[in-house]
Amino acid sequence: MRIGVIGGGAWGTALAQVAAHGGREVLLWAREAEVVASITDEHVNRSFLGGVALSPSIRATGELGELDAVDAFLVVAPAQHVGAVLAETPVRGRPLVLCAKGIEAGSRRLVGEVARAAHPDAAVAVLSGPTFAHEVAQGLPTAVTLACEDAGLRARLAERLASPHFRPYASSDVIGAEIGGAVKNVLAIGCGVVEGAGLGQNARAALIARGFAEMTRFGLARGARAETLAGLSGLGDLVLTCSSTSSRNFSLGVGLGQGRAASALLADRRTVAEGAFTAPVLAQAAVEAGVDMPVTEAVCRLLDGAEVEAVIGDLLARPLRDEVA
Ligand SMILES: NC(=O)C1=CN([C@@H]2O[C@H](COP(=O)(O)OP(=O)(O)OC[C@H]3O[C@@H](n4cnc5c(N)ncnc54)[C@H](O)[C@@H]3O)[C@@H](O)[C@H]2O)C=CC1
Ligand SMILES: O=C(CO)COP(=O)(O)O
Repeated sequence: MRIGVIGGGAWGTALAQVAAHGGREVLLWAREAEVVASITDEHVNRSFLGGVALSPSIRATGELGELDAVDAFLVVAPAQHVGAVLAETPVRGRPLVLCAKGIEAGSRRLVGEVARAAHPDAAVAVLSGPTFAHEVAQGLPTAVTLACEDAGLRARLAERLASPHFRPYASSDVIGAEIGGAVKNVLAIGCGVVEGAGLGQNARAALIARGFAEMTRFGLARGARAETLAGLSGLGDLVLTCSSTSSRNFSLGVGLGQGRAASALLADRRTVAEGAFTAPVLAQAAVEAGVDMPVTEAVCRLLDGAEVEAVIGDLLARPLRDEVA
């Protein structure tokens, strides 16, 4: 199975490295000419994944049309751009493995819905889990959820992507895998705020647990399975992203917790913090689904510039309730 990777950011590059395991050829499309040049000439991606020597069997291109030669696509553009990029890709019914984590602003569609609308004849799979790109690219041990409704296809994809360091666990719960990855980015911003404002480890653990309750309520309302939300792509990724400044979402939250404005923090970076785009859309989707998501609402207020002390105070002053509702 020849793999094409759509997106030359940190995660697309790391996944190209995974797919190139054993010297297999991989074609990676990158939007930036300097990324194409750096991978082609030096086998590195200086712009988004510096310091990692890439397999020479990864070939880079700036032309989406060249992807016509592959058998399956790993779709690794940021969630807000997946629709536009897929509209230009010659998919022609070949499988789309979605690796972005987010919800499209405006339409409030999960990435799977975006992909199905663009290419109704292509099978859709979701690859998601606790996966910092720089660790994966260095070959450190990693496990992911690989969700696809077609059992034969998910087995073929899992076999094609597995390596001694990269272990996909198969699942049929596509929506569950998507929701875990999208929601955890928002919660990671909240955990970063806790860190940045010096609110302590107890508060961070409480936010992870209550955030997971929110993820579960929202996921179940949208048809996800509880086991998926408690697995690699849900709780696993939530714990990773809420614990480390390697996370762009957590780091954004640290800055907010230190009193800096979201607009200034986002203007400073070239890399994507998906939670900043997903938070307001998720809050709206939660209202539509009749699901209470107070941590997500708090993150939205913080992104909009509210004072940390006021937002945390309001969260703690909510009426007392049962832990399991
Ligand atoms: N970096 C990581 O460790 C992981 C990232 N992801 C997800 O992968 C997705 C991609 O993230 P990264 O590779 O980390 O990106 P990145 O932050 O390393 O790089 C930004 C990417 O956005 C692309 N981009 C910017 N404007 C664009 C536009 N108008 N159209 C198309 N592409 C555009 C750039 O070409 C670049 O590929 C995100 O949804 C992220 O949540 C998932 C797992 C791990
Ligand atoms: O999704 C990720 C790890 O699984 C990467 O998290 P950030 O996007 O917050 O860096």
